[in-house]
Amino acid sequence: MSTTTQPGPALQVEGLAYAYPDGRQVLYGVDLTVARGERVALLGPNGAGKTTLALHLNGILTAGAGTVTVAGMPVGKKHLRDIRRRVGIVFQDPDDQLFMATVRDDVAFGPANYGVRGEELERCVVEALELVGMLDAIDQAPHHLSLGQRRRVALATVLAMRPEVLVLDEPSTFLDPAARRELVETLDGLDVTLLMVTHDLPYALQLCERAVILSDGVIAADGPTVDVLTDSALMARHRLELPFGFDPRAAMAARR
Ligand SMILES: Nc1ncnc2c1ncn2[C@@H]1O[C@H](COP(=O)(O)OP(=O)(O)OP(=O)(O)O)[C@@H](O)[C@H]1O
Repeated sequence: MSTTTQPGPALQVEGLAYAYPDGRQVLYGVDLTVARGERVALLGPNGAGKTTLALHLNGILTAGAGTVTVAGMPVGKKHLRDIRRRVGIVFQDPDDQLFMATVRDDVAFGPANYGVRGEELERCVVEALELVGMLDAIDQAPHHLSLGQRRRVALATVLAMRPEVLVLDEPSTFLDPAARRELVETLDGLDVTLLMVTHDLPYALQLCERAVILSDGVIAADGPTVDVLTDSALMARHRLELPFGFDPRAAMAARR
């Protein structure tokens, strides 16, 4: 699956506008650059266009206007296969990602599609399931797992591709406290660029040094996560609320 690394930032979005086929305009000119290895939280109220933006990053949706570039390659037909290998998206609903009879087959599907076979394929599957703590479920049917377990397997299907950019849509939802902590440890151990769509602001602070607010289809703020979360006027303007009693600066200090 190896490909040569291209120059340029991991992700570059310039003037991205998009309307769904029913005419609903959702993105109005988004500019966003993410450097290699950066971890960025994408915040914003319901309906702001966060998922819509994420779906442009590996060509599931095609820009109405503007450009999206991954590792120097424009997202479009010409580079789609390479881009889909490099950018892994984990959807909000794991059932959008799991459709095979066993966990093994689901996790093997992506790498097999890129020509990985035999022992190397088994190694990819085992490593990815180990990373998410689901190796014991390798022979189970995905639909027999709990929602939180299916989310972990869905992440494994993407990790098995060894992506350079990982896009996670609401990764902490439905995870129990131990699984939330383990996901942080897993992501900490990966050499990836991370874009995480989330409403879980403490989790965003824990994982991402930078936060971007998308509101009404435009970028409304972009800066260190701790600064964004402590700007109460900015937060209120974009319907973002910290859990009662949560102090981002104290949480940061406690981690040091
Ligand atoms: N297939 C579609 N056709 C038409 N409109 C859509 C479609 N998918 C999403 N939308 C609309 O696009 C807007 C943005 O949706 P999107 O899911 O990108 O927002 P979001 O910021 O991710 O929201 P949330 O925080 O609720 O997940 C919403 O108003 C939604 O109704």
